[in-house]
Amino acid sequence: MNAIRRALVTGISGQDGALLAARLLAAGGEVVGTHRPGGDAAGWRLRELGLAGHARLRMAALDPRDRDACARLVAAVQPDAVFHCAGQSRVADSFRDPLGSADANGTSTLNLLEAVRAHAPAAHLVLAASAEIFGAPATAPQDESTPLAARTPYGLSKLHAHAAVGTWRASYGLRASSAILFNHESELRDEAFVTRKLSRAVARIALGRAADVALGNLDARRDFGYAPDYVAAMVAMAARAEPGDYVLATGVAASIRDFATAAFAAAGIALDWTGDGLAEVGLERGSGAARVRVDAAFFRPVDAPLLVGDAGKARRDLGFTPSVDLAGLARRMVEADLARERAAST
Ligand SMILES: C[C@H]1O[C@H](OP(=O)(O)OP(=O)(O)OC[C@H]2O[C@@H](n3cnc4c(=O)[nH]c(N)nc43)[C@H](O)[C@@H]2O)[C@@H](O)[C@@H](O)C1=O
Repeated sequence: MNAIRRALVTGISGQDGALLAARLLAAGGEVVGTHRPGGDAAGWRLRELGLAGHARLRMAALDPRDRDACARLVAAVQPDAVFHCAGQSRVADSFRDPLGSADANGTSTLNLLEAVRAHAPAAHLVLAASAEIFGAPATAPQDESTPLAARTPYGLSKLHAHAAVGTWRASYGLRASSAILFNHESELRDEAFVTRKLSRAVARIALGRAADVALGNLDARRDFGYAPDYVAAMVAMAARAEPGDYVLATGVAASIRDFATAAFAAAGIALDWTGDGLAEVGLERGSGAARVRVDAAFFRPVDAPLLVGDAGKARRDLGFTPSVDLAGLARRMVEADLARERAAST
């Protein structure tokens, strides 16, 4: 294991980028974090983590789709690890702009691999890849040997990036690794994703500021882990001399209905799922207190019924251990949103 002295983190204002920065800085390293040109450099996550203005954190504007800009930045920073988290992370949005996802996730990875190859060839690049590269897999749980068969434009863009990492490793001997991340959530998750959408809605409902929440497919089953565990594993990947690909997942599948139940329970609201079809979500029917509505606008043309990972390799090589279960995850997220909501009203 090598200590990471200077890391380049693309997408520092996102959930994973901010959590990576926190971990790397706490270990005594330097971090150069990239943000979108013209965007809020620090961002609310770095502020919530108390990292804005940190002495060992530098910010740099970067559009990773710009090949020359990637080369210039890697040459200037001379990192010993590159964590590539920037990109388009919303599966739902990728159906509306497939080429945008391809550029943001695929092209950007090629640009960074080339920048590292030319200007920092000893650096270890770790890609934030995704379980969406498996598409709608025929077998469960999925591991590093599961066939790659992306079915969404987002999944395809991450498959391109993931395959590029393996290609640069094989073709050029680059230390490049892919973290095949299953859904990983935290208090810092974007509200576009279902867990945070729910935790915020539950907080607002519990405080009487909203009546209900509209969701899409409640039957999809996903493997929801706690994001800080996943970034810790990514740091462990970068610290290893040997590059490789790792599934990061809890191994436990939960439906969106399960997560909703846990999130409402965290605020002391018991959901009563009865009936079938759309009426099924008329919770507490008769009491006039339906909390969850199904809205066709939130369904996707393709939505894998079940994604659940086997992180055995990460457990063995990296000591990866998921630390938070579904109820604990929902509780942390709802408590954070209750605190934010209360603070907003004062
Ligand atoms: C591994 C993967 O993980 C994440 O992508 P995601 O799985 O699409 O995450 P999500 O929270 O948007 O959807 C999870 C499930 O929840 C269903 N769902 C129901 N109702 C709503 C709803 O109202 N909103 C949303 N967003 N989803 C809904 C939706 O149909 C899907 O089945 C990203 O980190 C991504 O970057 C990544 O790589």
